[in-house]
Amino acid sequence: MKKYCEEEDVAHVPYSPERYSEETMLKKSKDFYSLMNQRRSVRFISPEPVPREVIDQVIHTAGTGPSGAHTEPWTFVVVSDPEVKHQIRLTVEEEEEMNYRQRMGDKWVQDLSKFRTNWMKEYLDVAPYLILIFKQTYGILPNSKKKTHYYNEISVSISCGILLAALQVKKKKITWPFEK
Ligand SMILES: NC(=O)C1=CN([C@@H]2O[C@H](COP(=O)(O)OP(=O)(O)OC[C@H]3O[C@@H](n4cnc5c(N)ncnc54)[C@H](OP(=O)(O)O)[C@@H]3O)[C@@H](O)[C@H]2O)C=CC1
Ligand SMILES: N[C@@H](Cc1ccc(O)c(Br)c1)C(=O)O
Repeated sequence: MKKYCEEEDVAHVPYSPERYSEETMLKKSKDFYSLMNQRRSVRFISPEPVPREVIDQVIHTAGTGPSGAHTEPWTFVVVSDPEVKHQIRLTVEEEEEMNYRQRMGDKWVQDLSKFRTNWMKEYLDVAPYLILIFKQTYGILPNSKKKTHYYNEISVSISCGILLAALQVKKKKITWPFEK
């Protein structure tokens, strides 16, 4: 019986990570903390254009994340078309209104009141790009059978964290929160 192995002809590349002195490690870890500590969750987004290459590059970085059995169970979709962004906003707002009014419950809504969040997401029209992140709960093998994506939820979550870190290269705010 033929077995499917997507990487059977891939050459072995020896792993040779760069090593740093203790002094360099400390400096690099402080610099990285300083960069990450500037991150904020905001709901006011600049319409200023961002080079598309930068968006592609941060997504490449997100794709370096670890995943169950290296299945890479994520799909990143970049949207810039104003009409598509607007349709996404309408869909998200419809769902979020139901969340706030029915699904979340009084305590959750009360807990969020100090953040003054609500279901209105006008920044989804304003941001030059939306990055939609999809979790692939399974893949499809060349023989059309299902391929198991182990730990797909946590793998995608880790990848989102790396995406957020990579987005810190920006000059102006790009957007978190991701909308559920
Ligand atoms: N749409 C959704 O479903 C969801 C949305 N969210 C959003 O994400 C938010 C939480 O994300 P998070 O990134 O933690 O929030 P913040 O942007 O508030 O915090 C990020 C960092 O900024 C620091 N910080 C925040 N405000 C100040 C300030 N005024 N001065 C100095 N430092 C500050 C915090 O410091 P410190 O740690 O010291 O407080 C923290 O390290 C929620 O409030 C919500 O709006 C989260 C989950 C789901
Ligand atoms: N997803 C909604 C509700 C929400 C908002 C902020 C939060 O920290 C949490 Br937890 C939930 C929204 O984005 O408005």
